[in-house]
Amino acid sequence: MPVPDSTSILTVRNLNVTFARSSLKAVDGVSFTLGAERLGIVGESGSGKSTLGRAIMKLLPNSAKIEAEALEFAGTSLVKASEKQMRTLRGNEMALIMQDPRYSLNPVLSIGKQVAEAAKLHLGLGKAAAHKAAAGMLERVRIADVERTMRLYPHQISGGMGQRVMIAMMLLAKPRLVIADEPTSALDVSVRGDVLKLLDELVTENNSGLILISHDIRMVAAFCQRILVMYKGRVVENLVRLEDAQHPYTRGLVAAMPNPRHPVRRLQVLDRPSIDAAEVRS
Ligand SMILES: Nc1ncnc2c1ncn2[C@@H]1O[C@H](COP(=O)(O)OP(=O)(O)OP(=O)(O)O)[C@@H](O)[C@H]1O
Repeated sequence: MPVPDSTSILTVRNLNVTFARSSLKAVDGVSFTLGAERLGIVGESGSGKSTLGRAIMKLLPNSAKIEAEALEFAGTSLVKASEKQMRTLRGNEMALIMQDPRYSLNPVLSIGKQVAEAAKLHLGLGKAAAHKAAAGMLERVRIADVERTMRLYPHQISGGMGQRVMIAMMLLAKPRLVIADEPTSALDVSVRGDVLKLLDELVTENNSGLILISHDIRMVAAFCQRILVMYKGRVVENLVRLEDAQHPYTRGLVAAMPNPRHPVRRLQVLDRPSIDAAEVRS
């Protein structure tokens, strides 16, 4: 496995997110740095994974209050950045891939037009050259029958195809940071591996950092070089290998996920009293 590039793309120090009318912190004192590497963020539903990803992109609703000692992307303080600056960063240097790509794509533009727009914007191409570049990128992400697909609209394509289209646009934009929030969980099992492989090609080719958010700890462990485990808004463990997990919550997550190599009749459920006791001790 390649050694992660330690040059920092993202620095997060003591990040806290609270929502109005909630006394609990959705993200509670999270700190980590990210270089050109694949970092997984795992945790059960409600542990704060998506809120963390969206806080980094500054894509939370106004009811969310973000506070941090540092939230820096390639030398820019995101805490201080204006919405205008954030929009420029999001379109070029930072990208978010969500569970259902059809919400990220423009519903009134055909697939061909959207990818060609990205080619115009990022490669400075004219109309005909942008169309050609778009077709080439869609082929590269292994979309069959490219010319036909280019005429379709987002609601007419499958989730797997939508994620490929998103990745094709990012191959043109070359973002330094990609946050993928459950990018494969809505997809057919047969295409999940292909989409992860394309994501890997995207970040490896551009020397970018990838944050992969998922509740599937085994998938994350197979794909990422490092894993942060979140519980109730906090990072409770920072792991390189799943086998090194010490925290009862992480062990519980592993035991609760089906392992195709060792099928069992009943999966374990989380032992919350011992997890909370470990939290109190830490
Ligand atoms: N817009 C919001 N308004 C109020 N509370 C919110 C909002 N979004 C998230 N939360 C709260 O923040 C906490 C963390 O939620 P978050 O969605 O980040 O968890 P998650 O780990 O991503 O879960 P899932 O895997 O289900 O997406 C939860 O308690 C949730 O109820």
